[in-house]
Amino acid sequence: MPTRTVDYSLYLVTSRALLPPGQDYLESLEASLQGGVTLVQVREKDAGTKEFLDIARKSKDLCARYGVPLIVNDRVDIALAIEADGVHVGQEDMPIQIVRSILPPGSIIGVSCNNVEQARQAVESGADYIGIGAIYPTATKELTQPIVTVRGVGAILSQLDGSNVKAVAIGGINSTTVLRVLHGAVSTSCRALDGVAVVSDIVASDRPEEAAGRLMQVLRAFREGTSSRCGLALENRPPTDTRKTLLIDQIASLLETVRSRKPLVHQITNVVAATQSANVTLAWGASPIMATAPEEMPDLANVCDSLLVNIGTLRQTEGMLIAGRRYNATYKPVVFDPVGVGASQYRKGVMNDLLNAWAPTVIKGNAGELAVLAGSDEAKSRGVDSFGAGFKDPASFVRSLARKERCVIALTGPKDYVSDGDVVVELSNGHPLLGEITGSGCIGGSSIAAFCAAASTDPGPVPGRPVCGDMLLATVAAITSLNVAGELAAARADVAGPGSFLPALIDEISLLRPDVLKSRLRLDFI
Ligand SMILES: Cc1ncc(COP(=O)(O)OP(=O)(O)O)c(N)n1
Ligand SMILES: Cc1ncsc1CCOP(=O)(O)O
Repeated sequence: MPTRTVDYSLYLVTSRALLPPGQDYLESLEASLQGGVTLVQVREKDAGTKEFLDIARKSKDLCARYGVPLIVNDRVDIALAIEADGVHVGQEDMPIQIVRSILPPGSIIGVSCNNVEQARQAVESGADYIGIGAIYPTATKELTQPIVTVRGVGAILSQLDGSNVKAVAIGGINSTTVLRVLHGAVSTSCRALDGVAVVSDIVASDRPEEAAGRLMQVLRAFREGTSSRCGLALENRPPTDTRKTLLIDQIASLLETVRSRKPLVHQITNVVAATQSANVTLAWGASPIMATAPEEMPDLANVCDSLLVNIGTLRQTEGMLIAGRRYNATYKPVVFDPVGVGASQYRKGVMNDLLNAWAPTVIKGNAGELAVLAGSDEAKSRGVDSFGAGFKDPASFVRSLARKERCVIALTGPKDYVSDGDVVVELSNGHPLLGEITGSGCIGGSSIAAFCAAASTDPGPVPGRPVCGDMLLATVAAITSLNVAGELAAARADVAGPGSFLPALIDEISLLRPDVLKSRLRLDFI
């Protein structure tokens, strides 16, 4: 075990083949070190032994001047010859125990891992760190193993629980993807990455110092973000008895904020519910724009305040993929409604593709839909509806799914459950007529997107979170306000059934007063 502390934050893996024309290797390496690289690996796939030795020695001397450890890729002999700080091996290279027996005590030994079993073995064989990858496709290396994806990292990290083995992610990481990787790659026990390993984003840059600096800024902001109030978790929560009163006040106040901020809510939704979703959005005081063309996503992400992606009548998914990425890039809330995801393998595949491409802020679904997302058979779907008794312990279900997906989860049903992975709020308002109109879940998604937009706050110059603001509160406020409006609509003398209920619901949403909302709210912290 190394006695020193190694900073894995920004791990540069070199590649002379990727240097821009005219760029000198050592100058590029020095600029990267000045940009904040904290660990370096010399990786020379095409160099002969003599050349590799020369490059490794010069790299080691340079890194030593910056107090940064140097690791050698694959070649234990070269590491020994230059007194490197360690070696990185792949699954087909020399086994870790043998590397350890050859290198001096305290050497850093890392191994590439593509799956849970390889991580388990890495821990067993005494690795100091694992390189998890490839996270995304990359042109830097011909990949022989499946792409891990951001959502695949958590299970691998879970293997490190109880050990001191560190973890970095590698493959396709750059200043655009790094926040998604850091935020999404966390185990359910909250084990996060210790850093990211990067080749082309730094090495192929004309300005490696700036490239490294940009990555380092996001890494720092992410670490600060996890301990600030900006983000998922409601920190500094007051004691339980006063929390409920505070939450009710905050819900009523957010209803007014939606009306005063008038957020622009971009909705990619299904053809069945599109009109009523747009009308409900207007009734809350927000503005809807229903747009699906991939070509207009960049423009819309710049001007809109939040995005809803609803897969109810899937036709083409390119716009959904681009939109989510753009809204992530502009730090705006993305609400995902996996309508009827249990109906076909195609929908399930699309859901996975979308969630691997971007970070949802909130995922809302009925028991059948969320069971598919969680890989649980506790609840079943029939078309877009859920059937059966649902989850035995819905509160624990939403809490653990929110931890796994790293976002707010809203489970809708006779009672609704909302969690950010920490707090769970049970919502008991509503009326059976809401279940008798088509698209009541879809208008719930539109409402959440409007309230999230109103609750989102300025992420600052270097955001460490995909979205800032209290998204748990926004989700609770949207669902429970809609349910209260449903109760008020159902009680009207002019409502005779589902047909007259829908227009009455839209009226009651637009008329809902904060004091009435407060007086009717039925919710509890679980
Ligand atoms: C930090 C880190 N992680 C993974 C790798 C990949 O190593 P390997 O699987 O041995 O493939 P090559 O680098 O040898 O092509 C790495 N080098 N560094
Ligand atoms: C060496 C390696 N191992 C897995 S992916 C990869 C290359 C990563 O390169 P880049 O950071 O340019 O995507």
